[in-house]
Amino acid sequence: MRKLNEICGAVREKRPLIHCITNPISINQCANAILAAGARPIMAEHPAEVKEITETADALMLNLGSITDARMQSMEISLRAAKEKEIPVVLDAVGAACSALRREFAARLLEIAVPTVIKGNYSEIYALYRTAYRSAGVDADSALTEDEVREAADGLARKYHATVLASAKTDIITDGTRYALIRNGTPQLAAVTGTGCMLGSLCGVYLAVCPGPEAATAACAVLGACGQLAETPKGSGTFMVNLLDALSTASGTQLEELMNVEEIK
Ligand SMILES: Nc1ncnc2c1ncn2[C@@H]1O[C@H](COP(=O)(O)OP(=O)(O)OP(=O)(O)O)[C@@H](O)[C@H]1O
Ligand SMILES: Cc1ncsc1CCO
Repeated sequence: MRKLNEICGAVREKRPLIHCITNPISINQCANAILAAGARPIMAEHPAEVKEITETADALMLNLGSITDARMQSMEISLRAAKEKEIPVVLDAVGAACSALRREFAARLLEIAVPTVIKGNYSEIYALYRTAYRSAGVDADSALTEDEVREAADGLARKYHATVLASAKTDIITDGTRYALIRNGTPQLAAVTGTGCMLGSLCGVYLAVCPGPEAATAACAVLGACGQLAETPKGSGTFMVNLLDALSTASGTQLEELMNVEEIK
């Protein structure tokens, strides 16, 4: 993979526009993560304007958290626009393991156009592949093993010819032939809401300058390393502030030194 320092520098030079259609719980965190990485967020979601906005973007991020009819309609319109203009897309399948509506909608989106990166936590990626699987809530099911999720991620990547990112303590990235296991991060990332959504937003940022596998790896390494820099005994509030500080101030070389990636062919 290209050096993380170079990828981070390419984003800061290009200042790509990232169109996000996402849930209101973490929308502010996502916009700030995109800005901190050196890109420009636009969080437009009205069905009547999203086509025009997607067409001007360098990447599109679709997040199924707290889904509504209006956002479902907008996501279909934007995905079609991105396909037409060959704009890279990341689909963050939030809640796919706990809701038939979201699983069916994700399947519909995958029929319209296959996103460059299909992302979710372990449960969400497992549910997209093993469609009979169910789990409660938006957090990952701790009973799922890394091996089970690797197999599902691999199957999904081969089925759709896409990059798949399954997040947890060890993030798994595969295009169906190569794997990257990213062992950055801190349990504090799982103790605040919306860090998975920030990860999806960062995937959008790096997709504007890199192909799927590199973009997903860069996003995991950057968020994980910044999580490590942000660790604090004070609690979740201070951690979130520290995380945004780290995302906006850590240098590419500092992140590259902290990056813990195992690449497997
Ligand atoms: N125990 C852990 N140790 C290290 N890093 C972790 C741990 N748990 C999660 N992370 C990191 O936190 C980030 C978010 O991943 P996670 O799988 O928690 O997302 P999520 O469940 O979709 O989150 P949310 O629904 O709150 O947005 C990833 O970069 C992941 O590597
Ligand atoms: C808690 C929650 N519910 C829907 S989206 C979201 C943010 C993290 O996925």
